[in-house]
Amino acid sequence: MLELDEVGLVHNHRRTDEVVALKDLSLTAPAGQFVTVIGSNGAGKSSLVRVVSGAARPTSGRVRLCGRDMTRLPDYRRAGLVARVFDDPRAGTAPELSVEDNMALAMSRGERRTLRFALSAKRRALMRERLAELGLGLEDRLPDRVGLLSAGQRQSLTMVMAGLTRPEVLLLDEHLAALDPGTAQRVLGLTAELVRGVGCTTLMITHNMDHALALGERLLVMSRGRVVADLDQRDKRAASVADLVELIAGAGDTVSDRILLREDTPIETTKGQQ
Ligand SMILES: Nc1ncnc2c1ncn2[C@@H]1O[C@H](COP(=O)(O)OP(=O)(O)OP(=O)(O)O)[C@@H](O)[C@H]1O
Repeated sequence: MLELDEVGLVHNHRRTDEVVALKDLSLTAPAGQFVTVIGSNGAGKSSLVRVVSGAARPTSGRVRLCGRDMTRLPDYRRAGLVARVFDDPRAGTAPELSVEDNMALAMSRGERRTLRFALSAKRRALMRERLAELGLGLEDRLPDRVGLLSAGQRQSLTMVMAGLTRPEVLLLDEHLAALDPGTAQRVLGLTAELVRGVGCTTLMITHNMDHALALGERLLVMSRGRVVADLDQRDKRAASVADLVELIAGAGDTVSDRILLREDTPIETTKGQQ
């Protein structure tokens, strides 16, 4: 379970350029819940991800994971519990290391084990199996440097690696933003499978309202550092993109072009339609 208790995040505290990124935000997401998060530019979506991952320390409030207070725990000490996939496909993997070494690091993350331990034959077989499920032929490229892979291949690999760490919480921060529509569709399908397979609590930040409505069982609308609407599965099924636009506009935010210009990215899993 992920719990945020009146979390505040203020940049440039008490300076003339002070910015309140999160304002007394409280949220409880039970274990395994898949939550999508939308909001205009500057609403605080990435800030939410940053305080949960440990990349930013809240100015006030508490962050708890599985009942444990993580508020002051830096990101490297949350590894193994929290996995994050960024919008930049280059951010989740080490380009100079091979596919195999990247995956070995993911497997050993959160465990105090060496790379050599991680590279047992059994683990290598598991790597091949997971990569083969992508249908990209990456299972035959274990020795290749990750820097040689395309953006879509790299983001797919990052997703597989996130699954290997078996995190309690998975944070997806606009992880489809830099991908072309076809690749985004494939990685989106992979997302649904990964979340289902690992059963972790997931926060998925997106500008795509269709994705926000179609995926997950709960949808949060953020504005000015707060959650202004919290839709459960039933509300989500009944809601349309127009309703979400109205919720954002109703909170006094400008609805950005990125939200209005919807890409037609149907949701499809790598094993067939959802
Ligand atoms: N390091 C920082 N210093 C000062 N202000 C910051 C910093 N990081 C974020 N902010 C501000 O905090 C607010 C929330 O930013 P955040 O990145 O969380 O929004 P967002 O909802 O993710 O926006 P977007 O969709 O545009 O990425 C914004 O006003 C932003 O300008």
